[in-house]
Amino acid sequence: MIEISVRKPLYSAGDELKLDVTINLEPGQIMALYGPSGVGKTSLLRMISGLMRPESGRICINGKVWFDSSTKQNLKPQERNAGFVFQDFALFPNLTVEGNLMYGLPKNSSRQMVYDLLERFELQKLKDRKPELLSGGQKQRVALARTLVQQPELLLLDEPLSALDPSMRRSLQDYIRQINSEQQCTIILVSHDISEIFRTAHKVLVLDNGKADRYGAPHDVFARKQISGKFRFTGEILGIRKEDVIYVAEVLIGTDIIKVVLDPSEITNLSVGDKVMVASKAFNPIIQKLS
Ligand SMILES: Nc1ncnc2c1ncn2[C@@H]1O[C@H](COP(=O)(O)OP(=O)(O)OP(=O)(O)O)[C@@H](O)[C@H]1O
Repeated sequence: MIEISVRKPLYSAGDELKLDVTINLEPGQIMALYGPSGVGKTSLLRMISGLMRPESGRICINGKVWFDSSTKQNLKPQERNAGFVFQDFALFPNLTVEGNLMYGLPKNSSRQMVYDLLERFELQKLKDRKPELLSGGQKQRVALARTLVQQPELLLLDEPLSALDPSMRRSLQDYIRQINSEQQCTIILVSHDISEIFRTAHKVLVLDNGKADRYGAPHDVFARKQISGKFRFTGEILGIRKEDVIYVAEVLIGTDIIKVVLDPSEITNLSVGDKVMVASKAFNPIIQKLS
């Protein structure tokens, strides 16, 4: 189990901000951290990785205690089997792209993994470049690949795909899911993108002012189960599923996911990723594909 319970007062621009979070996560799951700017998401990752010391609490990863304020245990970052992708990438400036990846390779591991990741992240042509000659999105891919090379048991990703274009973003979202199922590593990722959370995460923790506001499967946390009144919005289809005898589309509208019951005849015309308009007509939602 991944058992994290930490407390620490943080500096804040406004009211007092006291981070006080407890997470119990099955190993091998992907959990997203979601919430407005400044609520403590990065600080929480830094505490788990050992870069920031909690005032009190306990961090126990798969039976090994990384931090325990009551027994004064506090493993150094390099003693924690965690990989961390920072918001500012933190690449080694004097090493090439390939050098950055090779640096993270555990002793006695095959270099083939580095070559596979260079290919998967479309970095082969950039492998001899130094970080200063890379774009933000390219640096972000190198940072993520370098962390995956380390094959950590816990992967901490701070908005790992924010600088990427939509198609690369989607491809790497799939890859994060694939790595997670192949390596069975647990992943905690910060994301502001609900569709990304929906596609990648098993669980989501919504942080608000340092505390857990909501926790559960993305579908349960974000879905608005009741719709009433007149409305007309555009959105994106995240999923279509059969529930008993009816079909239900899950549509992302702004930051909300709503459910719309579909007529079987509408399904053939709709697929995941379609931009749609959702409207109420005498309180019955109808859905239309946008060209
Ligand atoms: N070492 C520290 N000690 C105390 N407070 C800190 C420390 N480092 C950062 N803070 C404060 O913690 C607060 C939360 O910052 P944090 O970066 O964790 O938020 P966040 O939710 O990740 O925001 P964003 O989404 O903008 O990245 C900020 O007000 C920041 O000033």
